[in-house]
Amino acid sequence: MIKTCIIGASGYTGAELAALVHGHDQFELAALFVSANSADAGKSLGDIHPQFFNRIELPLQPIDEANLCALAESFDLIFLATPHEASHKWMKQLCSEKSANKAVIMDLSGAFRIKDKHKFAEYYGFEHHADKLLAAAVYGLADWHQEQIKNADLIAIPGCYPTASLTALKPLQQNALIDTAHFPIINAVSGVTGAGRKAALNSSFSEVSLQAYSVLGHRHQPEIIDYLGTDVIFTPHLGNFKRGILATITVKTSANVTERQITEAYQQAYQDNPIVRFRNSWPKIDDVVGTPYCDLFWKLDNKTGYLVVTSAIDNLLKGAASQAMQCANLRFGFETHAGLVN
Ligand SMILES: NC(=O)C1=CN([C@@H]2O[C@H](COP(=O)(O)OP(=O)(O)OC[C@H]3O[C@@H](n4cnc5c(N)ncnc54)[C@H](OP(=O)(O)O)[C@@H]3O)[C@@H](O)[C@H]2O)C=CC1
Ligand SMILES: CC(=O)N[C@@H](CCC(=O)OP(=O)(O)O)C(=O)O
Repeated sequence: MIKTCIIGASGYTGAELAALVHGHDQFELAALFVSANSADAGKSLGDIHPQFFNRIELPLQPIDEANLCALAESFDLIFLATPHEASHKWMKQLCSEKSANKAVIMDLSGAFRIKDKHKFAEYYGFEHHADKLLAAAVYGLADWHQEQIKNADLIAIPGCYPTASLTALKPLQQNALIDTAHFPIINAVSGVTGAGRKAALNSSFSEVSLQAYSVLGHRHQPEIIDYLGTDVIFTPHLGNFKRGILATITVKTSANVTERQITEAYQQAYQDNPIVRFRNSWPKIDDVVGTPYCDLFWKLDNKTGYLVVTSAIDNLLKGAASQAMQCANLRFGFETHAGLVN
């Protein structure tokens, strides 16, 4: 059994991870942690997230920030479901070269995704101080970077919007089907859990109404561009529902691209992949919420050469926890979808 712990386990993605690890027959859910001064320290996961009441009764332990090296030596696998700043601050100790048997780290935050330190500071609002680890981190886009993930000790799990967007766009980019003179336009709507569990005015019940935000400045735009290899315009929206992301993407295709070429590009990318589903109608968020799937559907306008692709995921699962589990499966030699789909 792979001895596993979760740091940030009281949060939305941490709790989803706890459920996935608990239900996996190759991973042992050995400990759950929150920050040193957390108001939730000492409670059980079921107290905070009652859907786990009487199912996962492990206590939420306050992390010992001074002794993270020892923590990394006690586990085979550590999931960090923590804010970017906390992951960034703790990573050097967790990955210390002094540690003998180091845990593999899966970081759900954005702290180790963008390789360019200047771009990182511009979009995250703080300087990156872990050059070596930033260079070594592998981007955990599980359906694409399988070989790198299998050999990595630090895996940066992609953001939720990049997961939905890259899953839809990469097969087109890889097959030179995008007319890059026209940037793909990504309009995506997320449920409110995307903003995390902490109370904030702009994500409170009476305030949320469908609205664009961080227009032309969201940190996921450079993340998508870096891992797609072409520019995009990305506009996120907050919707008044709990979970799920629907990304509607408009792409100008290269000259004379046919419907058949597009279908073949998607089939070649995902034909043996049970996580990415080709739909025969436009997916709804409700179709994927609570599942690890990414649902795709597309239509080409032969007159103009514009293609519209829709990609739907659960932001907490395929956009975070279940993609992290796919990476853990790959890293420890199991089928990528083990414990996720039968
Ligand atoms: N929500 C989503 O859809 C997605 C989130 N992510 C990323 O995953 C990470 C976790 O997200 P999510 O579960 O939504 O976040 P939550 O806000 O719901 O949970 C954050 C967790 O981190 C703990 N924590 C530890 N250290 C700190 C700290 N210094 N400040 C605040 N909290 C801390 C919190 O508990 P406590 O403060 O009590 O210790 C809590 O358990 C984030 O980096 C997020 O950007 C990625 C993809 C999708
Ligand atoms: C609705 C909402 O607020 N969503 C979050 C994205 C969540 C995510 O993917 O997280 P990372 O921060 O790990 O990239 C946002 O726009 O900041």
